[in-house]
Amino acid sequence: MIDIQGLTKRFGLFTAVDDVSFQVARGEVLGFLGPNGAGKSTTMRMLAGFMTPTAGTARICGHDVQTDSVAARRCLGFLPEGAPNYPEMTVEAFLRFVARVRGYRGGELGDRVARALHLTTLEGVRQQPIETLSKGFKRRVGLAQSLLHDPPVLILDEPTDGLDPNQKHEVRALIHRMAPTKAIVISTHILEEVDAVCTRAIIIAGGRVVADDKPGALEKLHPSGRLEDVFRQITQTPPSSRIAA
Ligand SMILES: Nc1ncnc2c1ncn2[C@@H]1O[C@H](COP(=O)(O)OP(=O)(O)OP(=O)(O)O)[C@@H](O)[C@H]1O
Repeated sequence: MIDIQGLTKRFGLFTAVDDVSFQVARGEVLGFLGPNGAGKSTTMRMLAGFMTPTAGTARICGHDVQTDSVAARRCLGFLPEGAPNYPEMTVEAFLRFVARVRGYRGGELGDRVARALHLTTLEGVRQQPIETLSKGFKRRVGLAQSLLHDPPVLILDEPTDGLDPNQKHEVRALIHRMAPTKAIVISTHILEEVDAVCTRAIIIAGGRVVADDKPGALEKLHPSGRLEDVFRQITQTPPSSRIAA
């Protein structure tokens, strides 16, 4: 469902993402971990077709995100970092706008918006302008737009960032429910989230993949059996300099 080969992004002499390759199958929830600046968001943006890679390819359901971008985006729901655009729109107006862009009309458009509002528990704020919402609610509006078309592939950049413990629990439960029929990638700094929802985890450091395995197998890489210790051990020694000579 997701196939990345040799994905690389350079900003001038700086290599943000360095020859990253991996595949994600239906039913997998891949946790994408790494320290600040490791290259997670840049990889996800390239995977979602929002940023052009310097080298390498990304395919969603067999469609190249650069050369067959419309078909790839049809199969993809993407939650970028931060709050949704169009802050002056109400939650419902924003979701109706996204649904129209996705090609829905009439009753089906209304049904799609109602379902997304329900899945993300946003019915109570549907008439509120997005800019007046708290951080956690804005995050859920972003999540709602990514789910509107019930895509087979979800790329979620820190989906639980800013959510209170109850909402974190609900979003994790939602991801868990959707998992069997989709391929899902989530980036997170919350390592307990990996055990809670991920079937597999990739650790990226210095723009490179430094570990890729099931959470239980990764935990065995440190005598303590704690993912936090594995993460620190692996990511505190970056593989190489990211600045070209
Ligand atoms: N447009 C850009 N121009 C120059 N450098 C950039 C640009 N976008 C990202 N970078 C750099 O690329 C590196 C990777 O950034 P990225 O946002 O992908 O990291 P991240 O792993 O998502 O970090 P965080 O966990 O802090 O969100 C960082 O050093 C960042 O400053």
